[in-house]
Amino acid sequence: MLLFEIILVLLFATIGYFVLTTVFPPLNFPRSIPTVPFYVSLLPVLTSVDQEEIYNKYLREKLEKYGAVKLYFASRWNILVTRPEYLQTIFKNEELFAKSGNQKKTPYSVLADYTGDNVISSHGKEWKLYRSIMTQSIQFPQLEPVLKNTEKFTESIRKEVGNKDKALNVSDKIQRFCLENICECVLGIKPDAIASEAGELHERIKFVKKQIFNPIYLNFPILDRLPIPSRLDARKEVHAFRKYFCELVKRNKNEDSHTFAGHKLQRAFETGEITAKQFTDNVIITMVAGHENPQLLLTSLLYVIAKYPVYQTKLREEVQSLGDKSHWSAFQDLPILNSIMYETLRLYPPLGQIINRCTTSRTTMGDSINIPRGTYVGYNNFGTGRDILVWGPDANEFKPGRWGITLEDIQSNFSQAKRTSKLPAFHGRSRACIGEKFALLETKIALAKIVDCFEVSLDKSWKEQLTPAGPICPLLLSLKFKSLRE
Ligand code: HEM
Repeated sequence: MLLFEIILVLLFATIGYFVLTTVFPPLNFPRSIPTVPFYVSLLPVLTSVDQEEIYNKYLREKLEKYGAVKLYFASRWNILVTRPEYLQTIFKNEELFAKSGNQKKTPYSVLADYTGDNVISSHGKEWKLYRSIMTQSIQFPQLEPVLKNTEKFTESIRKEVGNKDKALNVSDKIQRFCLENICECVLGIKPDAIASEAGELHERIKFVKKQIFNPIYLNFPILDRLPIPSRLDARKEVHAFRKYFCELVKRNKNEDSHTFAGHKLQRAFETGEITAKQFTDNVIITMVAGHENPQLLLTSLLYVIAKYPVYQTKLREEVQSLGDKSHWSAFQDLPILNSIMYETLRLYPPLGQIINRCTTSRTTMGDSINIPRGTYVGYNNFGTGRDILVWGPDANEFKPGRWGITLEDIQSNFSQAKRTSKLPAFHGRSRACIGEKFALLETKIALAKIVDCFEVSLDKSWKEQLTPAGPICPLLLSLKFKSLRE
């Protein structure tokens, strides 16, 4: 009897401890900032509200007042910041706020198995090693395939809508476009291999993505420790897919393959600089970050031009003023195109919330936010972009004109917004995104071609809503395309 009672007490104590540590932040967390109630992390799982509604209702007021909150996410309590000066503190102090991606934060999760230890999530000497191998290929990719793929992309829309004013869910087409770009321009996979694998590659990525961005496991990755049959299947497919994709990279190298990231990573593996797992982790992250983020941005761009026809018309006039024979590089310097891009990045940053820094010692942020060692600290791009203290009372409105009228002003305001962390869509300082230029170029070309060829409007039957959790873009966007050219 006594033994039974002891077991019962231990069981209740364990459950009690689990509930307390889940519902309330640790006692040593800063008292000077508010706590977002624990149940907010359950909302994307239990309701159909989107990220904008959740942000406006539960986070906005606290974040605009304090610039930082305590937030439960990914099976732990974290500190989340939006105030640019706090973001600067994180970005400037890479040693104190050390990168600590899923491979360290939730090593048991399916997501960690998928992306592993890579150039984005690693820290210290591993990060330096990966960067020394990959930076050149990502910052100076081959750009020609983007033009061919843009033609294919607009052609496939034209084929599907014909001259009818037909509604189209554009997610798959945008994903294929961005996937082909990263595979051909950066990883260096031969276009004919991509063409023959396109169907399988796309379907498998879609399956894996669905598992990864499932709000339940994004918010509670701890569940991946349990033998849940659907998660065991997801993990199995993640491993099979990693193998399949790396074989594709190795077997189908482009002729001048030495300039591409795929080849460079393979050579680094063959010379013993990196392990087979590090090779796979970095090939996978290049493909994932390299196509998903531009895909999200392009989706949001198509949404804004459909929602705000005035800007679509202005953009079309600007693009068509270049004439038919203009070189694609001319798109770089179009003021309206650039201001629409930056305004979209401000309101719809593809990576809305990133929590992957862990403090290596006790520190104080601002005047009074005392953060213990070993605390996960992250930032919410979505909040910074919509903060009225940062962007003024019209922060929530889509107003490309706020970036300026001339190209010079627009580019200078963009650089300044990045430098001061008012626009952290591409992170900042030494860990800033190295694919930014490529992503902006491919999305600019695609957007310019789309407005040149079609009049785009929202499908009235589409429910205007953002994704429920994770990356940000309009959910299952459906648009109408009216062909402007025969
Ligand atoms: C609109 C598109 C993109 C956005 C918004 C974006 C955003 C970001 C952000 C926020 C980070 C920091 C991530 C973190 O702290 O965990 C990052 C890092 C990175 N991005 Fe991008 N990205 C985009 C496109 C790309 C593309 C096309 C590539 C090409 C492979 C790429 C490669 C990288 C790499 C390698 C890093 C890590 C840099 C480092 O830590 O040294 N990104 N990106």
